[in-house]
Amino acid sequence: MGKLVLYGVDASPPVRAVKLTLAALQLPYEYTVVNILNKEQYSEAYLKKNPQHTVPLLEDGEALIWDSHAIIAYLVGKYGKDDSLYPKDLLKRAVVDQRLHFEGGVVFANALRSITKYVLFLGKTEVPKERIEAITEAYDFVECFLKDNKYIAGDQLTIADFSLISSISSLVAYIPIEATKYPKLSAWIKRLEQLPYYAENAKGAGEFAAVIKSKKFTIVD
Ligand SMILES: N[C@@H](CCC(=O)N[C@@H](CS)C(=O)NCC(=O)O)C(=O)O
Repeated sequence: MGKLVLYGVDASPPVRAVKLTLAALQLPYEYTVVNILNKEQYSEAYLKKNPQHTVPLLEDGEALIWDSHAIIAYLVGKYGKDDSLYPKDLLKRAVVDQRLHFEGGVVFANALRSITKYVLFLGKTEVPKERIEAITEAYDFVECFLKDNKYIAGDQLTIADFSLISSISSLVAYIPIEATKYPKLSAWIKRLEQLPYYAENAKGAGEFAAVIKSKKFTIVD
């Protein structure tokens, strides 16, 4: 096994999805902080490794892999003792893949990143209402996915849970999740909070929330 190096920062949801996967697989790794608030992802050395300048980035010996979804699927395939976190059964895998794409496109890109770009990176004090609606729409979908399921892709824990909890636990900095409105979603969050290695996600989500709460903004039509 080559040395695993994870590049990232704890406030970043996709970095935390990778950390949860590494912890679930009990894999040792080195963690190199790339502070995107200080634009460290644009250093020449980092751009050489990841021209898309995103975190997380995983180095496995000579190999460089980015995008959390690609990384977590790779880690289970390469180092998992079994396939339970990312089933080889094609139909089960298709459900996990759907949830992973949903996280990347709908929850992270459409809900979390677009509002965070306004508030944090563009320093706007007025956020259009549709940015908030994108968050509640994401919650509605997740509630629906959990209708008959204990975990996000069925009756067992998978990497889709790690991916989605990383961004959902960050979205609550904008819109808290009410147990009465979202009973399944609330129970799922509580279930994941019981994981023995969950604390690191909680810590990073707390750091994300602290940065967002330090910004003043109002919602406008
Ligand atoms: N879909 C990607 C998203 C990665 C991403 O956008 N990460 C953000 C931090 S949460 C980032 O690196 N932003 C800095 C940049 O794009 O320059 C993944 O899951 O890894």
